[in-house]
Amino acid sequence: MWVAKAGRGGRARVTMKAGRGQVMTNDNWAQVSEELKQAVGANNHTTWIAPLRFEALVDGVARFHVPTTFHGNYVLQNFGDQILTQLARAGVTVQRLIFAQSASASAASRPAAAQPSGSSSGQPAAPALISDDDDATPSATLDPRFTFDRFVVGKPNEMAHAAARRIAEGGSLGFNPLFLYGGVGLGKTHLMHAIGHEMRQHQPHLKVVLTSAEQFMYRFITALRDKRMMDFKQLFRSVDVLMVDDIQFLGGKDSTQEEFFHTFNALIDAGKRIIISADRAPGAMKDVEERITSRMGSGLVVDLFPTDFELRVGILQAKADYYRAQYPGIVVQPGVYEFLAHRISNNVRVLEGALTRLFAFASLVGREISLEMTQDCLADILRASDRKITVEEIQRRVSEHYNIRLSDMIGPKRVRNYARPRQVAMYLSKKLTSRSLPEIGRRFGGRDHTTVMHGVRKIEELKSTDSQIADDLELLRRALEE
Ligand SMILES: Nc1ncnc2c1ncn2[C@@H]1O[C@H](COP(=O)(O)OP(=O)(O)OP(=O)(O)O)[C@@H](O)[C@H]1O
Repeated sequence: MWVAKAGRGGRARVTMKAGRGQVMTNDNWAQVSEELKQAVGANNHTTWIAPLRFEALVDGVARFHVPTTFHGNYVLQNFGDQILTQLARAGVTVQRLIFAQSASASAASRPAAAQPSGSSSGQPAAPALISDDDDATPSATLDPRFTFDRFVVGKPNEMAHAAARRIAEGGSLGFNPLFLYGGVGLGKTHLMHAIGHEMRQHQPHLKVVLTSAEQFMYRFITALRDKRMMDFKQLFRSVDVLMVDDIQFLGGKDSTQEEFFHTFNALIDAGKRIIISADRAPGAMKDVEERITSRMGSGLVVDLFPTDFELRVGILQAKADYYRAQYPGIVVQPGVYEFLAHRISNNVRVLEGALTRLFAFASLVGREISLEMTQDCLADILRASDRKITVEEIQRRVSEHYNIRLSDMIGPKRVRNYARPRQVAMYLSKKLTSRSLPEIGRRFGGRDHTTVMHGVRKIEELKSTDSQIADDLELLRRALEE
């Protein structure tokens, strides 16, 4: 059953228990917010951080009320990492931040098109949990932005979009499972959430579960530890539709793979639908057993290709329409979208970040978005995009520089010979790419964002005390930027 989760706590005092047994209160948040003032500067703090209202922390997801969706997007893009860092310093481990309007605020101020599908009055507009019991049920928050309406279709993604739509409509399918794969930020997660929204609206009787492979593993380990495996099996095997994001995360996690394999088979045998996403094709998955990859590839396998110029322009126009609905006065001069689509050719997330920043800036200074403003305001993003440095490239260069194997740098060993180069690579990934801390962690063998944060801070410290490290960083940076 789909149950939109009612807003919890209030404005007065909220105390929430995180998945790992931590508690965050309004007072904690007030303190963290105060510390953020130093990190982001007083002006940014007044404009962007002070209006945030902490609502809840559940299963590692911290939710904040924001005055507008735009405000939330801007904070997430520009201060998300700093907020995670300060929370971690305060001893609260948060995996994900969600900024959303509460039901009353969103109903009053949001244009109809921007309402998340399936939201009902009296419930928070976002996020909705697709489960009826937080503690026991594998659940994911549906991102209200990730609907089919807001997914722009072009040649590179038309097949993936059609397959996702087909599943969302229900009825008999000629394929099962659907395996979506493609590079970062190309819309895999967006499509899964869109399926979720559609099903919640049109087939509310179905039990639909959307989870990440990481969350699946976490639940599995917890069930093992608490001796509640029967409950775990029962939960996952009683669903009508199972969607698992980023399945490549299971690489090397043998017991979780085994459990996933059994769940998978049980659901397929029972005629239930499965949708899986990954950053690579089933056959290219590393450290995942062959019997599992071949089973995952036995339905429809669809590749999301890198965006082309036309699709990028389309996405920019669609997103700008959405921003304009919130900030009606803002004018975008001709050529801006084409310029951005030309210069930022990597993932859509970067493109979105660029546009969010442009609109925020234009609304603050009250000017039209011109080519000149675009170049000034996005200088760092444009530079990073020109260089096209990837985390993988950084890892390769750093492992060569320190003469260690790439697998050792990414792997679990903690000896200093590997740990220090790993931290250097994490530091450079943070500085030279637009990846967030959790994204970097994922590329370093699925490490937590707090580990990355620690690594980045460590190198930051050493840079000023250890001349060898400072030289290494300089050499590596120059080599990467060549
Ligand atoms: N075709 C599209 N139309 C509109 N928005 C898109 C499209 N493709 C991607 N996006 C947006 O780009 C961002 C990244 O997309 P998403 O998270 O779905 O990527 P992903 O393929 O799951 O990448 P990752 O593996 O890094 O998580 C999201 O905000 C999403 O809404």
